[in-house]
Amino acid sequence: METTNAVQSIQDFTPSCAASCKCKGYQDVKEDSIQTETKVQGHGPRLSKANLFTLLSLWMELFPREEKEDRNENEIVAQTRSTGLVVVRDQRVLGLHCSGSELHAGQVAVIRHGPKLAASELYFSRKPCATCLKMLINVGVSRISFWPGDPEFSLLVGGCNGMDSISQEAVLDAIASEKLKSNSRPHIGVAMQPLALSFQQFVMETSSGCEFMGRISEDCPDLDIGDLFHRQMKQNMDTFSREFLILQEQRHRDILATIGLENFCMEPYFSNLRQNMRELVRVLASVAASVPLLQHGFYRKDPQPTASESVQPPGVSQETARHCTIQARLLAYRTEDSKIGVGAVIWAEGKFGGCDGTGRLYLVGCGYNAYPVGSEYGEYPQMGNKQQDRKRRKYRYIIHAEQNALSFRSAEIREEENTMLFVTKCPCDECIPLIQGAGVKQIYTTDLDSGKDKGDISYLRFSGLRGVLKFIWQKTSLTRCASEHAGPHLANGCVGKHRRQAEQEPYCNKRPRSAMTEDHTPCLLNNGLGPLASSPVSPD
Ligand SMILES: O=c1ccn([C@H]2C[C@H](O)[C@@H](COP(=O)(O)OP(=O)(O)OP(=O)(O)O)O2)c(=O)[nH]1
Repeated sequence: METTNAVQSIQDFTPSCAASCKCKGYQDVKEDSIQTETKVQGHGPRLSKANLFTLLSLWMELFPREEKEDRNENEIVAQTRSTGLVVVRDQRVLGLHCSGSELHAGQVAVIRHGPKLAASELYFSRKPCATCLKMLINVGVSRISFWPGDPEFSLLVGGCNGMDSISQEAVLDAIASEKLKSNSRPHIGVAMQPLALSFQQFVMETSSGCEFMGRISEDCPDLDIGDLFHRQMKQNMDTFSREFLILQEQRHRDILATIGLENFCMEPYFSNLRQNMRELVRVLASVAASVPLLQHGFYRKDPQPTASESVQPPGVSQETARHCTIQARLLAYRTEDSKIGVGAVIWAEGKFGGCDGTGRLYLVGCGYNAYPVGSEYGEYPQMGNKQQDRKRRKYRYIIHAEQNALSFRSAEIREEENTMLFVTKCPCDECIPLIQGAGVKQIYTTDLDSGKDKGDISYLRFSGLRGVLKFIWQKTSLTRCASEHAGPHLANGCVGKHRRQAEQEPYCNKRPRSAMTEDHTPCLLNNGLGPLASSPVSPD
C-alpha cells in the first residue's frame, strides 16, 4: 500500500524538492523509499523510514527535561526553539537527540558522534540554524532533512525585547543557512512522505488496542477505553499542532519562502505539504495517546528486591519511561510481522553528560521485529500459532525487536552504567537470556503475555527473571497515592530529590483526569523548551 504512496510522494514532492532544496539527493530518496516499501509487500500499512525518522525527530523535541534549564529562558523563547534530531547511518539509528540548555541539537550530535557523523543522514524537527549547519556540513554528513515548520532560529516566536530585532536576526540566520546550503555537498531538504490512505486509521486502531491500553482496560473495566483514547488524542493534537504546525497559512508561506522552500508555496504543493504535515502530527498524537500516565505508570511488581537488585540505580521518571516507550511504539510501525508490531529502544545513563537535552541518557540501540536483513517478502513463513503445520509458522525466522536493538546497537553496554530496555511487549523466553547476558539493568514493558506458553513462542521466564529490575505498566494503587505525599518517587520506588516536585500533580490529585498528563505540556511547551519532567511516582 505504501509502495504506491511512496511513488505518489515522489510525484507530489518533485517540483518543490528539486527546485527549492537543490535536493541533489532527491533520486536517492526516491530509491530508498521505493526499495524500503516494496521489499515487504502484503501486510498492513507500514511507516516508511523517512517518516519514522521524521516522527522520531518531532517526538525527540518533546523529550522530558529532568532538570530545569539554567539559561536565561527569555533568550531561548525569543530566538531558538528546542529541536529534536535523529542521526542515521547505514539505515540504522545512531543517535536520538534534542537541544540542551546550552547546545543546539546539531551541536550535540557533533559532540556526541564526532567524525562518525560523516556520511550520516540527519532528521531535524526544525530547519537547523546556520551555527549548526556549518559544523554539520564541515563534518561531512550526507543528508540533512528537516520538518518544514518554524525553523530552529524562530521566525514565529516574538521576543520580549521587541519582535523586529529578533526577526531580523532570524532572517539573517535564514540567509546564512541558504548560502551554506547552496555551497555544500550534503543534500538539504524535506524528506517526509505522504502516508498511505489507511495508515492513520490503522495507527488509531492499533494504538487504542495496544497492550498499554489493554492493561488499563483490564484494570478499569468500567472505563470507556475508546473515549479515554480519543480524549488523549485530542489533547495531543492540540498541543502538537501548536508546536509543529503553523496554523495561519500566510505565515507558513512566508516562513517557507524565507527558509528556501519557496516552491512549496505554490499550489497544489502547499496544500499537499500542509496536509502531509497534519497527518504525520495526527499519527504522533495517536501513538502518544496509547500510553497515558493517568492512573497507570511503570512500577516494580516484586515488592522485595534481591540483594543485587537493591544496589541497582533508580529508574527514570515516569515521563521519561513513557517517552522512550512511545519511541518504541513508533518503531513498531516498521514491523514485518503482519499480526503484531513490536518496538524496542535501549538507553543508558552515562556518567557524564548534560550537553544533550536528554541529560545523561544516551541511545544504545533500537529495533523492531522483522525478518533477517536482506530477506525478500515471502521468503520465510509468516503464519502464527493457529497454523497446524508448524513448518509454516514464522517464529523460527523472525528477529525480535530486542534482538535487532542489541544486534545493531551503536554503543557498547557498559557494566558500570544503568542500561535500560523499553519494549512494547513482554520479552519472550528467547530474548530473556540475551537481555540478561547483554548487561541490561532495567526493563520497562507490559506483562500482558507474561506466563503464557503459545507453543512456538513462550513468555514463561519473565516473571522469574532476577538481577534485572522490571518496571511494569500497571495501575497506581491507593497506597502509592498516599505515599506520594512523602516526596517524589522514581520508578523503582526510591524517594528522590527533585527540583520540579512542586510543579507536578500527584496521580491521586483531584484535578479532572483528562487534564493530568498530556496537558502538563502546553504551558511548558510554550516556552520553547519542551515539557519538563518529574517523577511523581511511587513504589509498590
Ligand atoms: O520479546 C518479544 C516477543 C515477541 N516479539 C515479536 C516476535 C513476533 O513477531 C511476535 C510474536 O507475537 P505473539 O507472541 O503475540 O504471537 P502472535 O503471532 O501475535 O500470536 P498470538 O495471536 O498467539 O498472540 O512478536 C518480539 O519482537 N519480542
